[in-house]
Amino acid sequence: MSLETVSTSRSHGGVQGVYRHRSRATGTDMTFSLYMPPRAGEGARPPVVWYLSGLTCTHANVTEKGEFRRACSELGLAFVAPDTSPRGADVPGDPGGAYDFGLGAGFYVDATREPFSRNYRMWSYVVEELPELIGAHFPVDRARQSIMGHSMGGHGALTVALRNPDRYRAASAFAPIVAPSQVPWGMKALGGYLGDDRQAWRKHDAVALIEDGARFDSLLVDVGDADPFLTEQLRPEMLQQACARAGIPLTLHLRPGYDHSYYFISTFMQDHLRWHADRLG
Ligand SMILES: N[C@@H](CCC(=O)N[C@@H](CS)C(=O)NCC(=O)O)C(=O)O
Repeated sequence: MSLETVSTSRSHGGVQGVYRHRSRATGTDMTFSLYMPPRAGEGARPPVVWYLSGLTCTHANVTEKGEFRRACSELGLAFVAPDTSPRGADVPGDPGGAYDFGLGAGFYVDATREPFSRNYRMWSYVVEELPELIGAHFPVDRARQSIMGHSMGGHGALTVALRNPDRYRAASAFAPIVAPSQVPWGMKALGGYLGDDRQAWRKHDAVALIEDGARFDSLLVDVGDADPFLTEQLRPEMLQQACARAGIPLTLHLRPGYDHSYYFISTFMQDHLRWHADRLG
């Protein structure tokens, strides 16, 4: 499991790195960013916060615009941002070149349909391969992990947490897609990657997972009421109803005037990280 350092930069007393490696899950090179807080490695093993990004993003969007480093430095949190899909000349994308499927839009599933099943294995990448790689190369505490994400990555964070409640101590999301089986972005992606069997979609749908019995100790979600995707794609009220029925404590903030962008995310990033730190110990 070798790792190439693309760049490292000191920031808020810690180190912001960007790294590349050959992925066995995707069969491609993958790039991710990792912020290590001050004093990591000097006897201290920081807990890890995973951040899954949304449509069109690479590791770079949150790394450059997420404004997470000051809080991670103060709270002693490592922060990992993976890419959102495999990439490369041989990797198939959306047949029509759309932004919401294929490159930059892996939806955190292991595709079962050709030609996507060869490379689009983002579930295995994020849940298995990358945690192993980071544990092998960096002094982090793998017993203390939590996960967050934005939009498509909010969907990823919620589904990964709901299916692995013993691994992640906290899960939160900015403007998540909560029920992909029922909204256009999700129906296109799950149909394209997993085929027409809607039963197979349920493992990748936070609301369906909760309906099918998945549980998590507490969830935090922020959504802007000026988000252009709110009523067609995000539908946070469906998560609210599912959590209420299942007895899952959900804190849902509808933020007046905020949209879907990193101006919104960066405003509430510190709140989310403090909430994660409280649960990571
Ligand atoms: N029409 C938009 C839709 C995609 C979008 O809003 N992506 C969000 C995540 S779902 C994002 O984070 N974009 C990158 C950025 O704002 O830096 C685009 O093509 O960028």
